[in-house]
Amino acid sequence: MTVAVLGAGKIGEALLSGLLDAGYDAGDLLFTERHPERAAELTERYGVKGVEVAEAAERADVLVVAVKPQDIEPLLDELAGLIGPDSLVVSMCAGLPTSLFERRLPAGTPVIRVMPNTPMLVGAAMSAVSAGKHATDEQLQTVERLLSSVGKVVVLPESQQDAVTALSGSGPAYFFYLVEAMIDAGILLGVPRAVAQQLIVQAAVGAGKMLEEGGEHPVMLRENVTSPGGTTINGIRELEKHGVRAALLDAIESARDRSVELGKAHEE
Ligand SMILES: NC(=O)C1=CN([C@@H]2O[C@H](COP(=O)(O)OP(=O)(O)OC[C@H]3O[C@@H](n4cnc5c(N)ncnc54)[C@H](O)[C@@H]3O)[C@@H](O)[C@H]2O)C=CC1
Ligand SMILES: O=C(O)[C@@H]1CCC=N1
Repeated sequence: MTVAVLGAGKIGEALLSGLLDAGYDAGDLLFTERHPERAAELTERYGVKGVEVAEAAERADVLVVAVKPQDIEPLLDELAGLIGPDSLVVSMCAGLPTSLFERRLPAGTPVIRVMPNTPMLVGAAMSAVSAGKHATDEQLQTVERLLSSVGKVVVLPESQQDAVTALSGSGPAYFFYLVEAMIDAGILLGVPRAVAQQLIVQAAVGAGKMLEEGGEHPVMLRENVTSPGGTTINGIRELEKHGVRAALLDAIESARDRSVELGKAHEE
């Protein structure tokens, strides 16, 4: 199966790199990229061929659209004249509904919407997959299999994709932000930056592993760290005082709203 990534930026590269790490042959992967320097850099780094959209449309079984939602229109115009009935289109674009692709591409084109995240780069993606109206179960399974090689996959109704985009799509950014702020706290307390970074990154990795492997609820895990009369509860009191929980609820709701807005920008 040949997979072509259309738009090889951060998420496109994460997919190519993740698939190569998972054992895909570079010869079965293609990409298109409008910036030639970027294309050359990727070919040098991964040995994957950069091609024109026409070649990608002709050769690939799966076309993965990974351009910014704001850049989708010219790509759809180009693709509309190129793709055949056997092409499966997978969109990773935040906010864009499958109906947009179905309306603009040849009648009956199968489209699958996916929201991945950048941990795909290290084989630890969370991808949520929704089938458009012409995609078959077999095509959905093909995409599930492809994405399982670079992380975890859930199949969800498309109505939940905007929420998923805010939760797991943007989620890594919020964790990185917390890590960044906690490293700053180390600096405030006079700990050398490199040491603070090591301490916090390993605390994050350890917490992530416990969340994933231990099967215990996050509340229980947090309570286990929070000794009566101990240090952690003082910190928790400050987080509560500053409304960090409400801030996260607002942040994720606002990211969801932006995903809805990105989709609306392309309504007819
Ligand atoms: N960055 C992230 O964490 C995630 C991004 N996404 C989605 O993935 C898509 C891409 O996001 P990023 O990779 O972050 O953006 P990016 O800007 O890093 O990558 C997009 C790439 O597409 C290229 N491009 C644009 N139009 C093109 C065209 N017509 N032909 C060929 N190349 C073209 C650009 O030059 C750029 O390299 C977006 O729709 C975004 O919503 C989804 C999940 C997570
Ligand atoms: O910020 C964005 O628009 C993309 C979608 C999810 C993560 N990054």
